Parts: sequence; C-alpha cells; structure tokens
Amino acid sequence: MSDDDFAQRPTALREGAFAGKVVLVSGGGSGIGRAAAILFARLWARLVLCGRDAGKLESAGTCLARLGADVSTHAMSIRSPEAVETLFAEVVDRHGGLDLLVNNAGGQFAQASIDIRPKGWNAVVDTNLNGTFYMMQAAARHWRDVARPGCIVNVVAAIWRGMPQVAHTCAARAGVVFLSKTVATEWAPLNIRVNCVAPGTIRTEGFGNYSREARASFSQANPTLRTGDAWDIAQAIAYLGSDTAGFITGETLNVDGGSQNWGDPWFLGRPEYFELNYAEARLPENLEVQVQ
Ligand SMILES: CCCCCCC/C=C/C(=O)SCCNC(=O)CCNC(=O)[C@H](O)C(C)(C)COP(=O)(O)OP(=O)(O)OC[C@H]1O[C@@H](n2cnc3c(N)ncnc32)[C@H](O)[C@@H]1OP(=O)(O)O
Ligand SMILES: NC(=O)C1=CN([C@@H]2O[C@H](COP(=O)(O)OP(=O)(O)OC[C@H]3O[C@@H](n4cnc5c(N)ncnc54)[C@H](OP(=O)(O)O)[C@@H]3O)[C@@H](O)[C@H]2O)C=CC1
Repeated sequence: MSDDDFAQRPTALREGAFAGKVVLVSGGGSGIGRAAAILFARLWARLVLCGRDAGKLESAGTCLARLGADVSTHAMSIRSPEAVETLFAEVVDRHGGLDLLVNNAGGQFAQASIDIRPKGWNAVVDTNLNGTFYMMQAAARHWRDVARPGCIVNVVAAIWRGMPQVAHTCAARAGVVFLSKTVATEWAPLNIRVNCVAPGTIRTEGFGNYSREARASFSQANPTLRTGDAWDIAQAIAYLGSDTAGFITGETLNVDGGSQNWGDPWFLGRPEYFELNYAEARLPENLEVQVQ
C-alpha cells in the first residue's frame, strides 16, 4: 500500500485524538512505522521519526509534512545507548517533550539456529531487545524527570508457538514482552503505560528480505490464508497509544489473523521433514479398520 492509500484509508480513531501530543516512531521511514506515522499525522500528532537510513526518513518526513504534521527526523541506531540519549535530548529541544514512544524498529535474518554465529545472534538481540530497552528507559527517565505521564507501545511479533529459522528474534521479542509486563508495573507509579502489539505476517518492504518460498508461506501462515497490511498494525498501535486504552497496561495485542492457533511461516522454506502427505501416510492397523 502507498502513502496515499494510508492517507485516505478509513480509521475508527477520532480526528484530533492526538492533538498537541508528540509521538516518536522508531523505524518510521518504512513499512509499519511509516504507516503508523501517517495515521498519527491524520490524528494531529507532532511526529519524531528515527532510523538508520537518512534517505528513508527524509522521504517519510516529506510525506508527513504534506499531511500538515510538524515532523523531525533523526538518523541514528537504537543499538547505541549514546545515540539514544542524544535523540531524546534533541526531541526535548525541538518539541519540548514526548508523550508516546512507539518502538517499531527491528528485524532479523533467516537462519537455522544451529548455524547462527555469535555476531549474528548479538546483532539481532542487540537491535530487538537491547535497543528497545534503551529507548524505553530513556523515555521513562524523561517522563520521571518532567513529572508527566507517558505511554510506550512496543512492536514485537506473534511468537507464541516459537519461530523456527529466526530463533534470535523470537528470543528477543519474548524478552520485550516480559520486559514490558515488568516495567508496566514498575513504572505505573510514574503514570506510564507499556503495551505491545504482536503482528503476524504483514506485507511490507521488510518482506523483501525473504525468498519467494518464504513469502509464500507467510501468506498461508494463519487461518485467513492471507497476510495483513501495515494499516492493521498502525491502528492497533494508535489504539493502545491513545487515551481510549487508558486502563490497559502490560498487555500484548495480537494482530495476526489467528496465527496463534493455526499456520506456520517458514523463513527459509518448509523443511522436507514437515511436509504433510496424507495420501502416503501409513496408518496403524486399528485406525485403518475404523476409517473403512
Ligand atoms: C506468525 C508470526 C510471524 C511473524 C513474522 C513474519 C515475517 C516477518 C517479517 C519481518 O520481520 S519484516 C522486517 C524485516 N526487516 C528486517 O528483517 C531487516 C533485515 N535485517 C537486517 O537489517 C539485519 O539482518 C540485522 C538483523 C538488523 C543485522 O544488521 P547488522 O547491520 O548489525 O548486521 P550485519 O553486519 O548485516 O551482520 C552481522 C552478522 O549477522 C549475521 N548475518 C547477517 N545477515 C545474515 C544472513 N542473511 N544470513 C546469515 N547470517 C547473517 C552474520 O553473522 C553477520 O556477521 P558477518 O558474517 O557479516 O561478519
Ligand atoms: N512485516 C512483518 O510481517 C512483521 C514485522 N515485525 C516487526 O515489525 C517492525 C517493522 O517491520 P516492517 O515495517 O515490516 O519492516 P521494515 O524493514 O520496513 O522496518 C524495520 C525498520 O526498523 C528500522 N531499524 C532497523 N534496525 C534499526 C536500528 N538499529 N536503529 C534504528 N532503526 C532501525 C529500519 O530503518 P533503517 O533501515 O532506516 O534503519 C526500518 O525502518 C520490525 O520490528 C519487524 O521485525 C514483526 C512481525 C511481523
């Protein structure tokens, strides 16, 4: 879907719901983050986008400015605690504070866990778990120091039956879910809510990192037999980030077409071992009799 589609697509959220609010979206230059930023702009938020690629951020920033948003873009990596500290100083300087942090930046590469090398494991855990924590902690410190309420929405993944061929990201996302539950309690006295959105397979630019076979499995990985789109996730993020969800904290909202119950994405293709072949299946004698 294009920026123009997201600028027009209907939403249940009220126009002006984020008027006067400053929303920071990590990974806001592409995919889910970009769609969420467009939705927040339509709800009148002021926007801060961060990511590593300045070009992607600039393109998203131009789109948001066209929608009338006050927007700043910051090229940085969430994996650097120093860069995160600088980012928050810039946000306070430019926008006067922050109201909502959307931790959407993340990613992984597909590999059998038996082959993952330490550098690759660390790269994925550093991005998806450590980087997310640095951002959460910086936001919480800001809200504590200025004595203002705050809200965090972390984008994780529908990890509930494990994620073969991306074990590093599954472990990191599970970490974020339980980190979120933990600080939702610790930071409640600071008036900070913390929730997660767990997407199933959502077609975005990110799909380009996977083979055709993997992408085919993504579209058959839930009972609806289709992928979701970035707008599905954007709306869940905005809902949890809004005052409407004021009594929700420590929760994870699955937006996955039911993948918790049925379906299996294979990031490297389905191994032969898991191919189902009912026609050739050998049945136990007694079951053979019952079937006749
Ligand atoms: C039912 C639920 C299903 C939910 C999921 C459905 C589908 C999910 C889709 C998405 O998540 S879409 C979002 C996609 N976006 C990405 O995944 C981003 C793409 N990946 C990256 O940008 C990078 O891989 C990284 C994970 C961010 C790591 O980046 P970094 O720059 O730190 O690392 P590198 O220097 O590139 O590599 C370090 C190290 O990692 C290993 N490695 C990296 N890529 C691969 C690979 N393709 N295959 C094997 N190993 C890899 C390797 O050890 C690298 O070290 P060197 O060998 O290069 O020294
Ligand atoms: N699409 C899907 O099916 C699913 C996606 N997800 C998760 O949703 C999130 C968004 O994914 P999606 O939009 O699909 O894919 P994208 O690849 O488009 O988005 C990932 C974003 O993360 C940013 N990013 C990655 N590493 C860093 C870093 N170290 N510092 C700052 N920014 C970083 C990227 O920006 P840049 O390149 O500029 O650094 C990019 O904008 C990711 O966390 C993804 O893993 C979870 C489940 C399913």
